[in-house]
Amino acid sequence: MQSVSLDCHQHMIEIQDLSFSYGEQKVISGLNYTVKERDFLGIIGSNGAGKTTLMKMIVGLLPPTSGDIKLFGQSVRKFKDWERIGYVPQKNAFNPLFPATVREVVLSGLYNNKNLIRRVSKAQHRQCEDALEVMRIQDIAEKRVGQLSGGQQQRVFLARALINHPDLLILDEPTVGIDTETQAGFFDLIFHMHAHHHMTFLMVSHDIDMIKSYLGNEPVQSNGKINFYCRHSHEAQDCVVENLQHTLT
Ligand SMILES: Nc1ncnc2c1ncn2[C@@H]1O[C@H](COP(=O)(O)OP(=O)(O)OP(=O)(O)O)[C@@H](O)[C@H]1O
Repeated sequence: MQSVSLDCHQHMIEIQDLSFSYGEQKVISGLNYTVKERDFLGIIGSNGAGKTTLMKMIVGLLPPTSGDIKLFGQSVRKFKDWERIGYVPQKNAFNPLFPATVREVVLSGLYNNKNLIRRVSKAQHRQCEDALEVMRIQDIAEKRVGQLSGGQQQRVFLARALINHPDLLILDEPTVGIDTETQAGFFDLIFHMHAHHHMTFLMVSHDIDMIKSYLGNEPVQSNGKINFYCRHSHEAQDCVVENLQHTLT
């Protein structure tokens, strides 16, 4: 019997003594936090607290002024494996005249510098169908994205972020500008994915009630401006069972 030790609480993001300034304006100061595999981290804070700045540093769009962020154990300054991370930025919206279809936009999530000019393979078309299905937008796959509602467009952005099967999905205020009913459906979907698809989530939101309903009433950390709420998708017990099964097979 081969015994394999699995760390099912792998560190996905390590924020280490992180600070950021725009010129003279210090926005983030000495922040520390570790996001583990299958956590759902909800981030709540007032306007201007630095939430979007933090998200941009995590996805490599802004360099930290000091300190570091590690992604899957590697400094963001050297990190290259961006396919492992899906990112839906704040204030997404397509121009009504944007000519691409839903399917084309979702497929564009596959492109990076390496495969920009490659043909889309059969397997990648299947990945696209999966992403459309998970977001329940197969029926509108041939529609032009610019002509969809805000809620439908948001699902398209999510499907685009999901097509590479990311280990980590980062969402910055994903429901801004969407009506209450659609928002509720959207959160249901996200929370369902967290519980059943073994993914790790980071979500900035102003919807404190929704965050608390899923992640609990008390923040796990607060620096007075930014509050972190967190829930792990499985109890430690599941981790033990998985390790045991792995050992036995
Ligand atoms: N490109 C920039 N140049 C200069 N200052 C900026 C820039 N982007 C943001 N800021 C400032 O940094 C602070 C933090 O902004 P950030 O967008 O990170 O806050 P936030 O918590 O996401 O706010 P909101 O909830 O309103 O989206 C704000 O005071 C903002 O004015």
